Amino acid sequence: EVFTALADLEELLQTESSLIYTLENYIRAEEEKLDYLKRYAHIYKSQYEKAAEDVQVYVANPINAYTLVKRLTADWKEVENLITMDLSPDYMENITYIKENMKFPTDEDLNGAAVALTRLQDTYRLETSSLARGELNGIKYSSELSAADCFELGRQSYNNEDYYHTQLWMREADSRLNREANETVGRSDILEYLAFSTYKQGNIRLALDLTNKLLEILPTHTRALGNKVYYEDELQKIVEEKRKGDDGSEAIQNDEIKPNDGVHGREFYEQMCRGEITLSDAKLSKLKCRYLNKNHPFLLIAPFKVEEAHHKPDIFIFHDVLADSEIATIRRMAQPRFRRATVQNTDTGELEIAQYRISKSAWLKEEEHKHIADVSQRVSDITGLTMATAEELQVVNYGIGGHYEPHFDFARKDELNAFKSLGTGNRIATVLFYMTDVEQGGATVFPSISVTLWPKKGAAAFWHNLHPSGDGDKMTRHAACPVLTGSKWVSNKWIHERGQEFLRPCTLDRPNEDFVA
Ligand SMILES: O=C(O)CCC(=O)C(=O)O
Ligand SMILES: [Fe+2]
Repeated sequence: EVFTALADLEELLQTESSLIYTLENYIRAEEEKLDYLKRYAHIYKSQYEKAAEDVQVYVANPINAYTLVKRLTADWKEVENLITMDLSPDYMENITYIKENMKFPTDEDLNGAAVALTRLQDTYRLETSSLARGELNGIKYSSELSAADCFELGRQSYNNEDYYHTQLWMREADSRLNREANETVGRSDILEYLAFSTYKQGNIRLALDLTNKLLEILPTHTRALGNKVYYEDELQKIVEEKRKGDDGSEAIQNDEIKPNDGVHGREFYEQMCRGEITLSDAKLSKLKCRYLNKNHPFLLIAPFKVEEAHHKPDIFIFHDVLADSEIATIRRMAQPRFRRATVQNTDTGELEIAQYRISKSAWLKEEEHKHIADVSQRVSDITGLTMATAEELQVVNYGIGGHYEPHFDFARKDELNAFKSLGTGNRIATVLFYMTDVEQGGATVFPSISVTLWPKKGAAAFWHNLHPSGDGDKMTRHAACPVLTGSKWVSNKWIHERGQEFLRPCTLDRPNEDFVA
């Protein structure tokens, strides 16, 4: 699939350019063919008109007699040849070649891109109408969506049984249609989806009104007729039950049931992504910004500018740790190897793709390029930890709405097989490199401690995932918020326990676990 990484989407533009070229050539060929036919039609017509002035005189002329016969034999064969000449196979062959040899999105991509858009809509509280105007947070980025574009978003949501977004986008399609001179979609189609999703959202009365509207346009629409009867029956039942005094069965008259509501911490997480939650002033005032020097507990070679983002658990931001040339190398090497990022199924231990982690990633080895080795050495210098047991560098690119929902980087006790094959213990620490600035969205957030990190090209975040005892630090639960605009590239260097024994002596102190992760 291509929608999961922005890098792949860029290639789609090359595909589009080839398709445009083929399409224009095809149109030109068809136009040439039509021009020939028009010329024939013109000759036929002018000769016929001349003959019609006086039919007897015309046919009495031997030359006319000859040309008439010729026109209807040899010439007409040409016309028939032209009419039946099918130009499409050649061009279809070209199109098939492009589809097979260039990057081409699938129906799943369309669905993924639509879901991503609705995710952004929820997370960043974007108005459907302003999105349709091509605006993101009040900034106009792209051209407007047509009624048909909105309709397709609604249809994709419908296919995912997401009736909340179906309603939002079908309503938008309907209001856009009112303003379209050349209608891009049929109102009856919109009304049918809108009525059914409204019913699914619990508003039977409105669903009935919409169905009646649809029947005004298409009085014999079979499904609408059936639904009308059904909705009327349902409403009747409600009236009767009310009369019986049983008001407990009142239908939900709420057409704005938002998905995900009630899921633990979802709202808070989204608030963090929007940048609405910040550390308290008291906590902020304790954090420092300074240069790492020889007195710092971290082993040190270069004086990196370090910022404390949180204290207990400690989260540090190192600025300007990656050079632009290193970032370029990492991106260039990773791009051709990108695969959809996977997550470990906690029950089976198998790696699988998931809606909650949408990005593309690749792994780079130190021995593949000096820059990769340099980066690894730098991580060791900054953190004072050994890289001997660290994982390879994981490079990640997020596409439209790409994200990674709240998670821990360490393996929990109940997780089957996690890191077992590595034989290096758990992920003691994470270094997260930011390889791009992100225009809007795409923060790394730690909901349990109200920390939001905004991507800054060349910077790296560092934290320990484990307490000195080896237990996971639940406060380090974090997420990559959906990217709203821009391209987000990051790299992860996960450092493991094995080999750190003398570098970070463990203690048996148990952490204070009196909070909910
Ligand atoms: O991209 C980010 O901001 C965080 C990524 C992350 O948490 C991960 O890959 O484990
Ligand atoms: Fe993570």
